[in-house]
Amino acid sequence: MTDKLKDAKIVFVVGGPGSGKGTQCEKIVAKYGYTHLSSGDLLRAEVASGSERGKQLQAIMQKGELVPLDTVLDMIKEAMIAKADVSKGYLIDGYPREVKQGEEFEKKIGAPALLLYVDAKAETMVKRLVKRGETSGRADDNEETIKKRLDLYYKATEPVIAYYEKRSIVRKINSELPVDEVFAIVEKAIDELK
Ligand SMILES: Nc1nc2c(ncn2[C@@H]2O[C@H](COP(=O)(O)OP(=O)(O)OP(=O)(O)O)[C@@H](O)[C@H]2O)c(=O)[nH]1
Ligand SMILES: O=c1ccn([C@@H]2O[C@H](COP(=O)(O)OP(=O)(O)O)[C@@H](O)[C@H]2O)c(=O)[nH]1
Ligand SMILES: [Mg+2]
Repeated sequence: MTDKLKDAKIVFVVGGPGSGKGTQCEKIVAKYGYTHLSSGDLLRAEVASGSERGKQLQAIMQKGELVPLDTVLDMIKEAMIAKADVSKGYLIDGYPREVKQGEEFEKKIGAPALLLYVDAKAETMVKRLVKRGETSGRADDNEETIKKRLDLYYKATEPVIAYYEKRSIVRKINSELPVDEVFAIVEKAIDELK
């Protein structure tokens, strides 16, 4: 475990593609000053840099598959350490994607205090992503890749929620509601942490 991060407050934000993780994280940052680290955003930044590694990542993400676990974990850890002196807490958005990722995170970084499970129906998620795709420029916001992301979510990521439920740190958030109503539920969960 890294010394600099040993007392860090860590919140995992897990939910299907387009469930509203990023939207809620932005609001948490505005109110609580947490550091928001989206695994997808970190990967997209690497792609945008044009590096050789970025090119390999781009190919995987375009197919809606998962990049190797160590790659994402190293990026998250590096970003966390960079903020360790100023951070009030960390929102780890879109991670863990599979139980193994969670186990490795805890070995290398630390244990989460809370898991926000952002939950919407598949139909809702697809609709939101297709709409977002009109303007997002994201290579994976197209119907074919959205379907693969959803399949992988149900297969690999949902077991993550069951895994942390055993430790009673999961708070399920219904993200079918309007954004502000969803945030009111999120606030309660975060306030309980203090
Ligand atoms: N009605 C409604 N729409 C929402 C809500 N949250 C997000 N949206 C919309 O749904 C779309 C996806 O939201 P994001 O926050 O980007 O979702 P995400 O879970 O971060 O998705 P990925 O980046 O694909 O992981 C956006 O275009 C939002 O405007 C919500 O609570 N209610
Ligand atoms: O730990 C991670 C997080 C993201 N990704 C890749 O990055 C893409 C976009 O992730 P993001 O969280 O932005 O979007 P989501 O899949 O939740 O819509 C995913 O489909 C994966 O290909 C990954 O491989 N491992
Ligand atoms: Mg997102």
